[in-house]
Amino acid sequence: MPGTLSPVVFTGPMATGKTAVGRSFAARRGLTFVDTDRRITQRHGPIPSIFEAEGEDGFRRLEADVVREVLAGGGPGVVVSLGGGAVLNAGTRALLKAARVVFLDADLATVLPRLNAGASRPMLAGDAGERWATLYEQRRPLYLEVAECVVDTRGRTVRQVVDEVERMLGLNDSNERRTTGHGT
Ligand SMILES: Nc1ncnc2c1ncn2[C@@H]1O[C@H](COP(=O)(O)OP(=O)(O)O)[C@@H](O)[C@H]1O
Ligand SMILES: O=C(O)C1=C[C@@H](OP(=O)(O)O)[C@@H](O)[C@H](O)C1
Ligand SMILES: [Mg+2]
Repeated sequence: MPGTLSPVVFTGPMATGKTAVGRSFAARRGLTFVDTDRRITQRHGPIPSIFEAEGEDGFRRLEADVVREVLAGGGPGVVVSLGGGAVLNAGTRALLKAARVVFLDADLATVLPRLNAGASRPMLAGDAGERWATLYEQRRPLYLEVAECVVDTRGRTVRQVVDEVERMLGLNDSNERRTTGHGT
């Protein structure tokens, strides 16, 4: 079971805020932030181009490699935001057992305004809302399988989600003061 010093990893469906919340959580806590999609893009080019050239399977292979690399080199000082489909890979799910995984949950009404055009997310090609809902149903069991906790992001700002993540992981300030003995 992962301890409090394990890397923190954000998973969940597209546009629930994994990238935004991960970045904000890491900044607040002075930790290193890695977004696996960004790492893939830096190395292999835009995600839509990867899908065009190599298909979803090709993208998933690159994604699994990057996730493995980030988690292996990670340690306690790293915060990782995954792409929404990373949990499809069984090897990735196994590796996530050593991390503190947070499932950022939302519903279609919340994310719909954020699914603009869908061009940057090939998995949402066609009717983006319908696709999102279908993928949500398919993947929800996998998010639940890997997650230590589920944070409902509906009606919350990014800052409020980060507050809730800290609370759920037992990382809020009052807890730190208690455990480190520096409280007043
Ligand atoms: N809780 C939130 N409230 C309002 N906007 C949000 C929230 N979380 C994320 N966003 C915005 O929604 C968009 C998608 O967020 P992003 O972090 O890229 O999601 P993901 O990485 O899960 O696909 C971004 O423009 C982001 O700023
Ligand atoms: O759910 C998916 O299959 C995907 C989610 C995207 O990341 P976000 O969840 O950060 O949008 C990105 O990895 C790619 O477009 C595929
Ligand atoms: Mg993201």
